[in-house]
Amino acid sequence: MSATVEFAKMNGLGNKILVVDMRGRADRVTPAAAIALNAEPDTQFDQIMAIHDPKASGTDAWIDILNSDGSKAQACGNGTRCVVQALAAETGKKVFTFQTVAGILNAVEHEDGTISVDMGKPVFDWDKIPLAEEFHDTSRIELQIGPIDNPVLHSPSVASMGNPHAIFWVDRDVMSFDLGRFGPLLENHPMFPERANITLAQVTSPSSITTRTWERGAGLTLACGSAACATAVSAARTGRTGREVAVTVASSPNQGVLTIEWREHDGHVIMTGPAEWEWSGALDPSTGAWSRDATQGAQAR
Ligand SMILES: N[C@H](CCC[C@H](N)C(=O)O)C(=O)O
Repeated sequence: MSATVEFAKMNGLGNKILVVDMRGRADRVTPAAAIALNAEPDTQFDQIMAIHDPKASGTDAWIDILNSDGSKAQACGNGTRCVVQALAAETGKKVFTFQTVAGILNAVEHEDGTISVDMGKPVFDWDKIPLAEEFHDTSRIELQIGPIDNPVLHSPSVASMGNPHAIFWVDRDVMSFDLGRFGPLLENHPMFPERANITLAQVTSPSSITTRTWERGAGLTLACGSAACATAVSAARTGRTGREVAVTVASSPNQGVLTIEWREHDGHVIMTGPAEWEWSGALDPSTGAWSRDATQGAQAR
């Protein structure tokens, strides 16, 4: 088995993604490789999407997702769009079915190049998100940060999109909060035994929301697709918006937008947005040693 595999540096609204081609191999991208890749400026990333051979008939690939700290994630909306774009460019196919630890994902690349991913059904049961304490109503749980009588953030909605999310509703610019300070405290709060992705959300109309996310295992990122989905369903569930919203990701370059529809007839969440290829290279999935393809003009390392 060759030591290296091909990968592409891509992004979804600025969310930094490495799409790694592990097809035809039995090994995995190791946490050590992820940490080594993330330590270098050129390959620094938020998620690795490792494409493996399919395990179930009717699926195109098995996808493993790693965060930049080497931990596993069960879902990554922006990364899934990057995988679709990479495979569509390679095969000419437009419609894909993937399998992850969280289940089956269907996705399609549209004529205009945008990609829709069926992110499945959100889960609201407290023990499945999971939370450490029983809450019958997860649309608003008791949790706050800051002074007891004047909390900075409080009463989040919580949901799982395969991965755990907490959404704090705010009434001013999401960029005006010190999320770099509160994010790690909330991600690791005892309420979340498997940690959580932390989102600030400002509802700007019945069909629009602005978000910013501190990601579990990756920290402050420019965008987070599954958080946009968790935010949209939580907003609809609490009567803040309708079931179809434009989510502006405040931290992404040019304030990118994801369209999220929480479908009435089957309860699935459909996320639509762009993906962008930056450059390609080869890497060793066990150590993270990498090189950039020479045709793109950069030096190999
Ligand atoms: N950036 C991803 C989410 C990563 C979630 C990950 N940080 C986790 O541990 O759940 C997205 O676009 O959905």
